[in-house]
Amino acid sequence: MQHRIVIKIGSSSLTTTEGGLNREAVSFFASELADLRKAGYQIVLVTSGAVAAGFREIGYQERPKLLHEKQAAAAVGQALLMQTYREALVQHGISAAQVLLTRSDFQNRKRMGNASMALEELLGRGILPIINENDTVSVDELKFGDNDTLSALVGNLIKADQLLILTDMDGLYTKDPRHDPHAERISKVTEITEEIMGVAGGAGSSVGTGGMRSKIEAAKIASRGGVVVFIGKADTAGDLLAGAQGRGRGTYFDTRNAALPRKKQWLGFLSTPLGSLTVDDGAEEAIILHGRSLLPVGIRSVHGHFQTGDVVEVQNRSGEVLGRGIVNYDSDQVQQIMGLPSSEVMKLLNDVHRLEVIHRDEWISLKP
Ligand SMILES: Nc1ncnc2c1ncn2[C@@H]1O[C@H](COP(=O)(O)OP(=O)(O)O)[C@@H](O)[C@H]1O
Ligand SMILES: N[C@@H](CCC(=O)OP(=O)(O)O)C(=O)O
Repeated sequence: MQHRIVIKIGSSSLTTTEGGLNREAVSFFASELADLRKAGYQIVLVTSGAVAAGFREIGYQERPKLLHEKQAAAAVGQALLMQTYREALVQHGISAAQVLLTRSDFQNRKRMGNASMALEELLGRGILPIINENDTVSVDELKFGDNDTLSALVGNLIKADQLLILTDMDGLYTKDPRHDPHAERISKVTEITEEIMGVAGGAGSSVGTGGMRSKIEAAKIASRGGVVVFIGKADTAGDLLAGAQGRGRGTYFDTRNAALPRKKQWLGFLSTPLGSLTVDDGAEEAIILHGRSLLPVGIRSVHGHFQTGDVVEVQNRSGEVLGRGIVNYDSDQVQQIMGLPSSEVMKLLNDVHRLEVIHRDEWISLKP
């Protein structure tokens, strides 16, 4: 199979100093993407820039800050953004497709499957998929700047080998270099620790959203899918190929040993818990330290209404989140059987198909 790469281009790399869309930057990236394809890489592009491309046309003097204004600007700008990409790519004989996704598309396994099939078909036919968040309907994105997260989710979805997150900074530094001239670049990260999370700050420019922090969160998600992540800069010919070949100007996150099976990726990062269970110390030790299934006896309380097969969050008695799992009972049944040993559960419920409330194969630990 061809080497697959997801490339994410942030607003900071696509805007002029006045905040509008920088057409020259789009042309530059089109030529870089063409070179990567010539070198044999299969590519999916995740691009920001819709708000930047649209706000002037609808009469705002500067990049809007209010949600509904950003949504309106993105609605105008997305068309212009795509048109600009298409015009630039056609010069290199590349045909592009627009794919707009929201976070909720990934929370639903069926919709995720549909997106995956469409992307495979486009790639199979040599089309370049260009993805952006569907900003007009996606409240969270515009608030948190989730195109970094989106690119990581896309990377996992299409089983990419690499994710290149391009920004205005040539990698992760020990401090935000805009505020600390003594900050040093970290060239390789093999484990995303609390310390690494701690060095990352917020957005550096008025156009970017999320800053390094959201890029590292994205690296964390992608690493769970076995994707190598590069965060860096590309503004000179050959930079993108260098990034793909492991000699880019930036930081590489090679944490593939943290990879998880697909179902567990979904459980941990995309599913929406419909309730929660509080467990006692013994149950916490069994599920966290010994990798056992969660039995009724260790459950102390139940919150929310859920059905068999739904996802719930599990927390300890101090309220710390331990992980998520798929339940074998609905919330009323868990109320009935919590705290009981398995022999009592069997007597109480006529139809016991599984004794575990959450089986260890349907569980993901989220404890740091
Ligand atoms: N530790 C750090 N190392 C490098 N950059 C950092 C760090 N902490 C915060 N930043 C900021 O993150 C910014 C990049 O994120 P952002 O503005 O959201 O860009 P984009 O639009 O490309 O997603 C940089 O311009 C930089 O100021
Ligand atoms: N979806 C938005 C991107 C929001 C944003 O600023 O993201 P980013 O530049 O990746 O931090 C747009 O196209 O304008």
